[in-house]
Amino acid sequence: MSDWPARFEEELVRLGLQPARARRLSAETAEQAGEHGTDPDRLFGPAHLYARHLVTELRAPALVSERHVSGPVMLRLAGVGKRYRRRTVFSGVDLTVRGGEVAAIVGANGCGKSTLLRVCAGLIRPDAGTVHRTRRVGFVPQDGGTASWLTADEHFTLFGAAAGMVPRKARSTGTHLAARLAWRPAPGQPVQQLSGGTRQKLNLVLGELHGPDLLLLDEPYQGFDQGSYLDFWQQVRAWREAGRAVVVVTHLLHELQNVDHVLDLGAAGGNR
Ligand SMILES: Nc1ncnc2c1ncn2[C@@H]1O[C@H](COP(=O)(O)OP(=O)(O)OP(=O)(O)O)[C@@H](O)[C@H]1O
Repeated sequence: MSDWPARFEEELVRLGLQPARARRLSAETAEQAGEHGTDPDRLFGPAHLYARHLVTELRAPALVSERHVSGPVMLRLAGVGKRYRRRTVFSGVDLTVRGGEVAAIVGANGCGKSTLLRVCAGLIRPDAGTVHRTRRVGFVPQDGGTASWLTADEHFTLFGAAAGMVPRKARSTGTHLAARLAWRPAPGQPVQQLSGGTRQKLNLVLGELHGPDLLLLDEPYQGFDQGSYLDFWQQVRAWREAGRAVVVVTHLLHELQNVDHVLDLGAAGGNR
C-alpha cells in the first residue's frame, strides 16, 4: 500500500500544522483520491510538494482577491453558532464575502459545512451570532432539490415563475446556463432518467436561474466527470469576474487557489 498519506501528513506537521489537523487533511485527501478511483500521487503529485502547496494556500487564501477590486458585502456572518440539542456543531464563526469574491467552506465530514451553508441561506436559524445577506440568493443543495417526474424545462418554468420570470424567458435562460455546463436537456425527459451528475447540473442551473448576487453551493460537482468539473470551476471564475459572491462547500483542497477566503470549520472554535 502507498505511504503517500503518511508522507503527506508528516510534511504538513513539519511545515507547522497541528498534528490532528494534518491527520485530518491527510485522511480527507486520501478519501478524495479514493472517490476519483486513483492513488493520491496520481491525483495530487508528490506528497511533499502538495503539502507545501496546501499549507501556502491555507495561510494565504486572500492572494486571489488582490488581483481585482471586490464589491459590496453580500454575506456577513459574525459570531455564528449552531447547536443540535446539547451538541455544539460550530460556534464563533465569522465570514465576510463581497461581490467578486469566492469563499470555500472546508472541514472533515460532519463538522457542520452543510449546516453553516443553510444558515447562510436563511434555511436554518443560528443559535448565536448574526447573519446579513443580500436579497438575491441562489442556493444549490448537495442533492435533492428537484422533482423526479418533471423535465428540466418544467423545472426552469417552475423555478423561474417563483422568481417572477415568464416561462419563455425562464426556459431560454435555463437552456443557456445548461449549455455553459456542456449539457443540452433533452425535451420530455423526466429528471428520474438523468444521471446523478446531470441532476446536479440541473440543480446548479436552478440556483443561478434568477441571476442571484450571492451563490451558495454545497459540493455542487458531485458526480461530475472531469470535463464538467473543470467547466464548473471555470463558471465559478466567471461569476467572480462578474462581481457575484460565491460560497462553496468543498472537500477538494487542491482547488483552493480558485478562492479568496477559506473557512476551515474543522479548525474553527467549538465544533470539535
Ligand atoms: N437536523 C439535524 N438534527 C440533528 N443533528 C443534525 C441535523 N443536521 C445535521 N446534524 C448533525 O450536525 C453535524 C453537522 O452536519 P453537516 O451535514 O452540516 O456536516 P458536513 O460538514 O456538511 O458533513 P459532510 O462533509 O459529511 O457533508 C453532524 O453531526 C450531523 O449529524
